[in-house]
Amino acid sequence: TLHIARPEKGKTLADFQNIYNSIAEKMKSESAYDDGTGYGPVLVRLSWHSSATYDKNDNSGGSYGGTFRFKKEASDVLSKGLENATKFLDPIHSEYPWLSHGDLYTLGGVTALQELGGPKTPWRPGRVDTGPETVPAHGRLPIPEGNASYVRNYYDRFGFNDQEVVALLGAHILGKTHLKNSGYDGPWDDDTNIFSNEFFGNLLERKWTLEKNAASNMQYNAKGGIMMLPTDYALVQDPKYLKYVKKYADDQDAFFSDFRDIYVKLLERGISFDDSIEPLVFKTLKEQLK
Ligand code: HEM
Ligand SMILES: Nc1cccc2nccn12
Repeated sequence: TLHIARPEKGKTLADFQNIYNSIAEKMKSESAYDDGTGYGPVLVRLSWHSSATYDKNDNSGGSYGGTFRFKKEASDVLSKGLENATKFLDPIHSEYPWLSHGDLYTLGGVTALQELGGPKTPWRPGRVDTGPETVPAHGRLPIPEGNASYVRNYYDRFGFNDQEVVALLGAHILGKTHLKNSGYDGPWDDDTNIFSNEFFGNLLERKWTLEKNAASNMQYNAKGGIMMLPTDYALVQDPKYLKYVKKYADDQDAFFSDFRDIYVKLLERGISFDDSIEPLVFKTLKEQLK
């Protein structure tokens, strides 16, 4: 499968900054969502799921075709909860119908990441919607029960190495798990909408106990109401992953720049962009206050 980027005709940084601002303003006005967590985390998760169907073996899946708009893809039980993110973005698409869904879902994640204090993340437009026949079959999303070799093998399909996998999973500092969505529960602390390297400090510094949760799934719990999925905890069980967990726990700047790089790589995986077109870097709302 070939995915050639075709940027929306005649649109400039200013046009995309307008969309960024619409999403960011809507995040601000609907900050009560999910008991005050806000929409940022679920928007980041949607950008990940819309890219997580990628397969390097035939270059299929990934963010290009915006196929998460189809029920066939969005109905994957492992995507439960993301209907909140697509419903949040529907009016944004109505306001800017010229923006492809692939660009909408990835721009939503970049906007959320920056508005939650994450790194400045370059973004390129040009994903082109493809039809329902291009929706990959279910089975390409990761399961939370996996161990380290499961995680390593899963991301091999993207061609991501150990360092990239650990950096990418640092996104789990954001938001929370919901029993009604995934059958996992927590964290229950309150600063789950500020992007930081704390996911790694939590993994290393807390005392973790493997417990059965209310949905009879096994998860790692620590005092103070934080939790880890089995796939999260795998990062400290495997010595090769553990090396990078320590690096990022010690160095927030290194985490921010490595997360930015692998997040961009994820959102653009499988797409051929014209390298003469400069990636766009958006201002945050705060940076635009007069
Ligand atoms: C081994 C790979 C991964 C697994 C098994 C996994 C699994 C999960 C699960 C079970 C949840 C809870 C969903 C819910 O109950 O609402 C979740 C939430 C989340 N995931 Fe992941 N995830 C993975 C990788 C990623 C990646 C690569 C990103 C982003 C770069 C990401 C971003 C998020 C975010 C931001 C949330 C919070 C969503 C919210 O608060 O509504 N995850 N993930
Ligand atoms: N916030 C959050 C979301 C998903 C997974 C996860 N593990 C630890 C924290 N966490």
